[in-house]
Amino acid sequence: MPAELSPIDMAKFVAARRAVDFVEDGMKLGLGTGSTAAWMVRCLAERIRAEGLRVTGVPTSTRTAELARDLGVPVASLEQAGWLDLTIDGADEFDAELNLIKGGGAALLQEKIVASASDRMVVIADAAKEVARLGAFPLPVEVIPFGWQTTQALIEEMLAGMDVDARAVTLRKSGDAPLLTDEKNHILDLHLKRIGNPRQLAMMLNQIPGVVENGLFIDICDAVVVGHADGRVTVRDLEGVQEGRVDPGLVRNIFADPGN
Ligand SMILES: O=C[C@H](O)[C@H](O)[C@H](O)COP(=O)(O)O
Repeated sequence: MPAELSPIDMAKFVAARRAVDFVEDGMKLGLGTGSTAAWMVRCLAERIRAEGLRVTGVPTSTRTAELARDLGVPVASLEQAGWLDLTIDGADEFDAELNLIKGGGAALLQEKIVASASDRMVVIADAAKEVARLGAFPLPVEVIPFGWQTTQALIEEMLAGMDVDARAVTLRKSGDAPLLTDEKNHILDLHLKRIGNPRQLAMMLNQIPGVVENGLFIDICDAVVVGHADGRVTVRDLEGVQEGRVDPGLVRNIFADPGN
């Protein structure tokens, strides 16, 4: 186990540990991507080890698939699993209506497909991800490489008529080359500062030729679990907020197995 977790990692662990309580024996689960989702995979592996929990996980990226396999979480493709009971994933931003920006780790396409194929999507996050208005985090849009410059120009033209505070669009790079997603597409990041109407923007983006998917998750998330470094945890859904606590010391169990 690392000597001491940073407060942000502890908050992510606390959120992940609480969300994994929603998992029941026999469930088919969507496994999200990113640093917070990685905590969820670790917590899930620990429950599998400690309780003999039986689950099938559908990873939303090659990174998550690798981590799950390494930790002994059984994985299947979405095609093999079919409909899922629950997806647990991170987010870059969430608002009071539980709408999200996702894709900071370039996994938005698979994440949206998997979340949409689930009875329930639960987001895990630290408190810094909560915003009054979506848009401070650059909005990722996955585009096919063919003619991506034209797709970018069409997005810029569309943004001219939208209620946003900024309109810069940049191609995400990995080193000097355009980043390639798991599906071998590129990511355009939309620097909007504030999105006035996320629902409308999500629909408009997906009408542009060359756009595969955008990182706005509208009406997909059912609950957000927010963790704090001191162990406090809040579970928020559209009905209300539930306060709780996770013992931060439980993080030791995660690292009890040398495999972790
Ligand atoms: O593409 C990546 C995903 O949408 C992540 O879930 C999101 O970027 C949050 O990642 P993290 O938990 O590392 O902040």
